[in-house]
Amino acid sequence: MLEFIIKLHPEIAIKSKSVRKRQTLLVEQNLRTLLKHLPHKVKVTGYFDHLTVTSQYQTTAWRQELITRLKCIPGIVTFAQMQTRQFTDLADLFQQVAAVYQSQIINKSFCVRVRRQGEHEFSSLDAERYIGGGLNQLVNSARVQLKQPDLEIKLEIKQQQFLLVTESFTGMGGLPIPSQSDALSLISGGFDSAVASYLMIRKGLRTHYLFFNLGGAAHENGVREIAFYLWKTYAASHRVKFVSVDFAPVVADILEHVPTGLMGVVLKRLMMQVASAMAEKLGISAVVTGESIGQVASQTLANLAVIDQASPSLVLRPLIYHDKQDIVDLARQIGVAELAGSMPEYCGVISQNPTVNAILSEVITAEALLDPRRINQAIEQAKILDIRTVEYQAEQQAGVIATEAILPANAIVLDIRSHDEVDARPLQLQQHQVLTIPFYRLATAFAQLDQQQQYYCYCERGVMSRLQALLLQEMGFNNVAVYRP
Ligand SMILES: Nc1ncnc2c1ncn2[C@@H]1O[C@H](COP(=O)(O)OP(=O)(O)OP(=O)(O)O)[C@@H](O)[C@H]1O
Repeated sequence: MLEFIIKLHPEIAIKSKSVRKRQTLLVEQNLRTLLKHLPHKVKVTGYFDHLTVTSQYQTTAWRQELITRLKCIPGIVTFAQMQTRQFTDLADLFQQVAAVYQSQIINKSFCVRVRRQGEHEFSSLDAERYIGGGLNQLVNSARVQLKQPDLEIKLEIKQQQFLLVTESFTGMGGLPIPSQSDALSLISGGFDSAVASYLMIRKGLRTHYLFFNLGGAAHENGVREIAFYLWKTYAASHRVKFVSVDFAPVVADILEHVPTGLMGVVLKRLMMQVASAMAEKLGISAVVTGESIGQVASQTLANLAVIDQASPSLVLRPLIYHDKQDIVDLARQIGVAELAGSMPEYCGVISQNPTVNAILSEVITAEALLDPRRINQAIEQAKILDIRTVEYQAEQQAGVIATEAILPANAIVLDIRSHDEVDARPLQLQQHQVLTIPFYRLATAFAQLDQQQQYYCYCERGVMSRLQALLLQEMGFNNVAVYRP
């Protein structure tokens, strides 16, 4: 049997008894929802301050699958795999514990804690001393320390059985969804808004997505992929919305009427205005952005203050003091870096020579030159989708890109993965030529290739290759498709 013990975040542990109970219950319900549709049965049992997850099915792949899932659930700080074993006497117990822990206590302080039920020839203290002393002798660099050791070895002995922690894991931390209310995250396809959305999910907010389309089908497809991935991986216990707003007419109006330096601030204010209206319509309490002080020239306190005034809703900016490198590292860790890194910059014109010190009265004067009907239209015509349909629809839209599992003769494959990935898992084909062009160079490098040939983009998940093929198609190249072996 596979058995995991789940510990909740310390933030939960310090809350009052009733809050603690509610949040433990939330994690329990979320685990049930998330583990229900897996191929093998999983049992979730709730206790006051911890939970257990057990499964009768037991293979290495299944164990790994459960571990991967448990690492992505908000509110779980640590979890550990347990094993129930039989033992004959203290010496046997020691041998079994040593087999698991000998390598883990090298250069560490440790202690052994025993809880015992039933008739034995030894007390709990005897067992702690015997096993602790034995391990101390066995591993020279380890030392026993009763207060705050690096590692606690916990044993629960019941008659001739004992329960042993065999491996501990770090979970996602944070709070369970939905221990806070809902938020509407403005997601652009870049690193920042993806990471901001993740941090809100981690804080227990049911996070919906709002996207302003400025760059056509390819832009929307890429953003849908990112939003869907974030939801599916970290928040699938609750359904959320993906709202898509066509902002091209508003941008056209801004480009025509607003002074260049103010364009960025005006665009953000109009986004905020629409976001607040959508949040109100959907009963959502806050909007979230990926803005961070000084991240781009226009993200100054003066500009952010002017932007805020356009929003009656609470605006949350979880990245406000983060450095770019921290954001990129986190994006990598949560699995969105590749996708976000492959999105081109849309609407660059808007960010040219932006003002760093917007003055509200000037901004309002500039906005008066815009046609208010375009904003109303954008709100009225917003597409409000159930996130579960978003990836499917993205695939449908990307259906214009041919995807082949078996390549035609003479096809050339473009391996668009990063150099690290290519080195780690090279793509070797017997019959076809493979060119390695990382995705971030593809848009410029493709035009230099022989345009009489047919090209097939390749990446591991098939997501980036589809996105890149679509982008090339929008640039006017029709000799490109996707290779998905
Ligand atoms: N097209 C868009 N749709 C939805 N939200 C957007 C869009 N463009 C910008 N935003 C929101 O505004 C924030 C700031 O955007 P901006 O482009 O100025 O900075 P950024 O640091 O490049 O953000 P990102 O990396 O998220 O694209 C984004 O993090 C996002 O929350």
